[in-house]
Amino acid sequence: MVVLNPDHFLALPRPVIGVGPPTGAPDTTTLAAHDFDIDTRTGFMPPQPPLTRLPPQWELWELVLEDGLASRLQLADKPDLSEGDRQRASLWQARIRELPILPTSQLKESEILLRRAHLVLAWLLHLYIRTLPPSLSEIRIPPPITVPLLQVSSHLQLPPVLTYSDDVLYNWALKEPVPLTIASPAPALDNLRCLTLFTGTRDEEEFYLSSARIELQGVQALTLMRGIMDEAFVGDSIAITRITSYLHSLAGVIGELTKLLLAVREGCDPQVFYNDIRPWFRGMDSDTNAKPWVFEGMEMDPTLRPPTELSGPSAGQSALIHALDVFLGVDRYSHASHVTGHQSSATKPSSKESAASLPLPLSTSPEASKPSVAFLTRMQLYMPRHHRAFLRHLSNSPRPIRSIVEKSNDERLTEAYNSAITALKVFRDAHVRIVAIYIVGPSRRGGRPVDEQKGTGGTSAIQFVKSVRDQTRGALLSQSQSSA
Ligand code: HEM
Repeated sequence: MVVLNPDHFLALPRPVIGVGPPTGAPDTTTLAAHDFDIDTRTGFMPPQPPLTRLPPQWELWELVLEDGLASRLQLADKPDLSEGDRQRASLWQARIRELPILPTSQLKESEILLRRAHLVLAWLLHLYIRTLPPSLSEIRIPPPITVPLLQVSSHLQLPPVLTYSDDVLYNWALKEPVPLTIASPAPALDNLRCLTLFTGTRDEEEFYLSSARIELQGVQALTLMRGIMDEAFVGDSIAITRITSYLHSLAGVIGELTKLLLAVREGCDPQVFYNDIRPWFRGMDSDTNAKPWVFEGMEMDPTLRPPTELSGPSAGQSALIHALDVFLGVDRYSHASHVTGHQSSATKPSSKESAASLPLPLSTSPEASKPSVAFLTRMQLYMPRHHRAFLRHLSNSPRPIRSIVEKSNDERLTEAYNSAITALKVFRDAHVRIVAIYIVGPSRRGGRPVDEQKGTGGTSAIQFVKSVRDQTRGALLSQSQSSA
């Protein structure tokens, strides 16, 4: 592949915050702040390990989170909950309600502080909600969480719930720290650990890390996409030969992602995942009992609006997998508005929604309005806004690869394109198996009080992932199409 000269400023990794660029190199920090927040070594993951603790002004949040996690709070609907578990939860909830409402204005000076604040507050929110007695008819979120969480979320343009960025992208540290320099390589896939876990189990950690490893490995896919776009710009016969080769390489990289996905089985037990880990993630939409969440104290800040986008975290919020879809032109199938996972929504795609064109928060009562918007389009609202902007940029490419292939009349190029689509379809075959192993199987075996085959956002999990897989297969081009 033709690569940029290593001295080219675009080829340089982002300068380490606080260290700055090496002598003579331009400072691209400002560019980075306005670009897509994607690093040449770590992709959508930040190049340096995320902040582990907020400064002292917000220490009370950190302490109450630390105590909640250390005291091993249990899910309130756990079948064998003891009286001691109930008392611990109730004492901890009282501490949350008694917290002062900490100001957030200084957090807004730094994206890194805001990210950590979102993580801490969203984790507190889920811990609080999921330890409340199941008999309550509605869930009331107290002002010490409501006010700062809504303020921070509004600033980050994220929903005020736990997202994939909170439990994967910004929830890691190095097991064996290495000195940070401008030239630090990406973290080794086996040198990661998590910062925050609901259960403290290896199963939970491995669940998040399997996604983190996919993100890091996926950098190779992003590099190939960039190479393909550069060649598409040139567009001559040599460029077409190179694109053909890069597409085959892309298929190989997606194959590696599939292996990493399946490797989740080595460290995460399906029964533990289903019974002990997954219920913590439930947002309002995926709540089987569909209890309303009431955010108390909103009147204290007139700029706040009632949040309505309240699904829990999902790897469906991974910008990497969306980028593959968008780049290959699969998204017109997988993001079609009928692919919602809702049984009642089997209508034909009617519009070309994109997350960018949707307001945040959306008006989305769980059952009524969501089915009209593709689940994956909606999940883009849960991504860091720079990543969302990247997907928008990618989808506006003046030379989409699918059109190039369709118009090329080139059999080898079509075959290479199809190999990448097939690899993505195989990734999704594996993902369907994972959902069967981790959700359908344990649900059938019982254990939790209610049937929970619903996914994030209230989708029927297995039905949804199968339909996305089938849509991916539908993106394959026939030879006749390529020569049409
Ligand atoms: C034990 C492991 C996993 C389970 C049980 C699981 C489960 C699910 C479920 C139930 C959905 C449906 C939507 C939702 O409810 O969120 C989903 C969607 C999705 N998951 Fe996973 N997942 C797992 C691991 C992963 C990993 C490691 C990735 C890769 C980063 C991934 C990528 C996706 C994507 C991209 C979607 C959206 C549908 C699609 O594009 O195919 N999942 N997953």
